[in-house]
Amino acid sequence: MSIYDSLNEEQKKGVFTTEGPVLLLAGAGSGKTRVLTHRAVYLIEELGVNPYHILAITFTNKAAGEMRERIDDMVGYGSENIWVSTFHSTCVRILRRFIDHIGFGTNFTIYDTEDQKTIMKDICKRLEIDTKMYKEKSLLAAISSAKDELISPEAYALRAQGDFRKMKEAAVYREYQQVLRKNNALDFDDLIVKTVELFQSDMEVLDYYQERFRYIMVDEYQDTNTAQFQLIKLLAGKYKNLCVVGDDDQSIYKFRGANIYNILNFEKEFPNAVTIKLEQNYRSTQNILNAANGVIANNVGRKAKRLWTENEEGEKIAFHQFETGFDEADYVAKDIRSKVREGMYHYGDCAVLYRTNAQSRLFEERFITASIPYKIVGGVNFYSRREIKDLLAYLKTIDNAMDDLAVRRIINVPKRGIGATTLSRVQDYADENGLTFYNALKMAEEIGTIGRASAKIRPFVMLIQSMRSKLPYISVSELLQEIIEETGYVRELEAENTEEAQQRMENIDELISKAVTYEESEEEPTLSGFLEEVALVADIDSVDETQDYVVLMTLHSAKGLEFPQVYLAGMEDGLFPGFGAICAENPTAEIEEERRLAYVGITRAKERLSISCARMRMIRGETQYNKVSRFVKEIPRELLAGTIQKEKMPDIPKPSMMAKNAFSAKPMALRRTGVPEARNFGNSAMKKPLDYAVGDTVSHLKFGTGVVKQIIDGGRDYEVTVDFSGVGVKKMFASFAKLKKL
Ligand SMILES: Nc1ncnc2c1ncn2[C@@H]1O[C@H](COP(=O)(O)OP(=O)(O)OP(=O)(O)O)[C@@H](O)[C@H]1O
Ligand SMILES: [Mg+2]
Repeated sequence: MSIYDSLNEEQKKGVFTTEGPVLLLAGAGSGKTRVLTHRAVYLIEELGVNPYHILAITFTNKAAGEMRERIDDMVGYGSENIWVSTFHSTCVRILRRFIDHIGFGTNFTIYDTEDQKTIMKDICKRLEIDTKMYKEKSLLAAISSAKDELISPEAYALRAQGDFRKMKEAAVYREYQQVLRKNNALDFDDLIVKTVELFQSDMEVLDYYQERFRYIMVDEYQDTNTAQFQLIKLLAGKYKNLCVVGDDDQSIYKFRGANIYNILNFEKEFPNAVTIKLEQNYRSTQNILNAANGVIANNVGRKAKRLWTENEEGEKIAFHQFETGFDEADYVAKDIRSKVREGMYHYGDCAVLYRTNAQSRLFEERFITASIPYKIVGGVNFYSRREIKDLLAYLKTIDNAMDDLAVRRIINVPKRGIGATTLSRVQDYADENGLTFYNALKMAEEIGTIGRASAKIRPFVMLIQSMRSKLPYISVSELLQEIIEETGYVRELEAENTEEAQQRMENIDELISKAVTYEESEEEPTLSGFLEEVALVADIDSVDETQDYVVLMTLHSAKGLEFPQVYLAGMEDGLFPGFGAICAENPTAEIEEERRLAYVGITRAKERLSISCARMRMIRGETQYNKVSRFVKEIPRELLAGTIQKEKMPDIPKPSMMAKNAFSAKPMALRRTGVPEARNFGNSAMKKPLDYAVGDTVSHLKFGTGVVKQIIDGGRDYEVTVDFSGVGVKKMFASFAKLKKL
């Protein structure tokens, strides 16, 4: 029996139609990737094609790794000569060899986001751009979108005629490209753009690669952008042996310029393309598949298609609504533990999927305490994320400043213009005098070798000292707020206005939630106590290196992967779909994109799917009452085990409970100072009178407008309950919520 016998007729067609363009459009789990891997094997083993002539492109490094593995398992010899890689690494390889044909050196540097920002700051200064009106990050975002569409600076300028803002952007774009060229550098988007440029301007190089890559395959085709499409078109221009596979229902990267018209364009560019549709799903049980079908059917703008499977019906989809996100994480941990114990699954068979990166925190903490090995795929562990490390370094420095590394980490965050030479001289001084780095900083004026640079150090020391003096009066979460305010940390991220910055802000909000939870659970919360508690879970490097681990990741990173047991967590309106989509200018399009993401999530599960949500979720220290996600309600009821309860207004705690109530942030323990009056002083010092009352209409930055339902004097702060028109009832601290009376 050959490996091809296991394919169905349509899949065979995809594998055996090796010559000419092929478009394979099909739903999740129907074997698209399997067609690509078998096709590669067929070309080599049956048609005798040299692996050297095959190029397979996919979306993420993980997907590329899995594809390579699947091919290696089937091909005896030479499979390493196939290029299996992402768009970007394909382009890097090509450019390293030939970019000198378009005026760059082949030893070019690839700029990351930080480098880009530095360059952009310079340019704005030089061109005297008002960076309040034209934020560096949004300028970079505009340039990036232009590059996705292959729009050159000149073309950008032409299109900008009359639009003042766009004309400015065009000027910046031109300058930016010149600086990059001068530095012999490319940014991430340039990797694609320059390869296209190289191919368009140098027929010989193009011909070389067209001859080389006689067989080209592209997975996850629905998420390619215009520039990537051009690249493929050029490469496949001669032999036209191009096979693209994708699923329009899984297009989830519109925000990165993915262009769904590439599917339509394909048939236009390659009019004689063979189109193949697959309808049988081999991955999931009937119940899981029907759930996915039920959800995606609610997208109006889609080609109707319905997947079916011969797999067994399987278990119903477990649905649980918990009181809190903590309970949810606890359940997932226990469920995994018992399944592993019973021998039903290995850890590696289980995946926890969520909408936003910040959600990993609760699971990580729970898994660490339960000794469940886990790995975050396509991301970094919560406590290793840059913004979290920065803020923790501030907290440590304020707490005792004994940790030189922490102090050095934040001395120039935000930029204070303190140079490396100055820092090393401060270090020398510290070493000579047996001081900590921070104590040396405090004495900067006395360090002769650093001269005027001491003036730049002073504000930093003042900041830390002033925060320290507030310690007796404010809670850890308030301290975090102050740090963020004083350093402008979040303001900078807001100004960036990018997906990445958005995620960083969400992570910071999650750290604030962590602090509030800590304050709620401790009798005597202290900053040192908080840092100790964090250290227990933050020290993830010590987790054993093991092959068998639970995978945690965002839904976006889960594309193309599959697991026997999947936990879809945080299925709440407001989180998934997020407020961003619900309150968007054009909610239909955004909700449809979120729904495709839900479809991706559900279809990752092979045998068991567990969906969960929390009634109350703390976000940025505020407790939100969330409804069950509309996507859960779109799953036919008979497929769910567990009931979706009718929504009810949250119980609002009575004022008498407030003294003990979890919501009142406690001031830091007085142990540190021993000043008994401090608590009272602290109370009145922090709380500002409110300029709104019950019944007033107020606005919130994220939730929009709503009516104030209740205000409770929680001692140190007011706790305000607001019914927002878009997102429902939320309870929040007045000092955090920054509500504006309308
Ligand atoms: N003809 C078949 N016989 C048996 N198993 C199959 C067959 N086709 C596909 N499968 C299995 O079904 C699962 C899904 O296949 P694959 O990952 O290729 O689907 P896909 O269409 O690429 O899914 P996605 O849209 O999620 O990327 C895999 O485990 C694969 O091995
Ligand atoms: Mg696939």
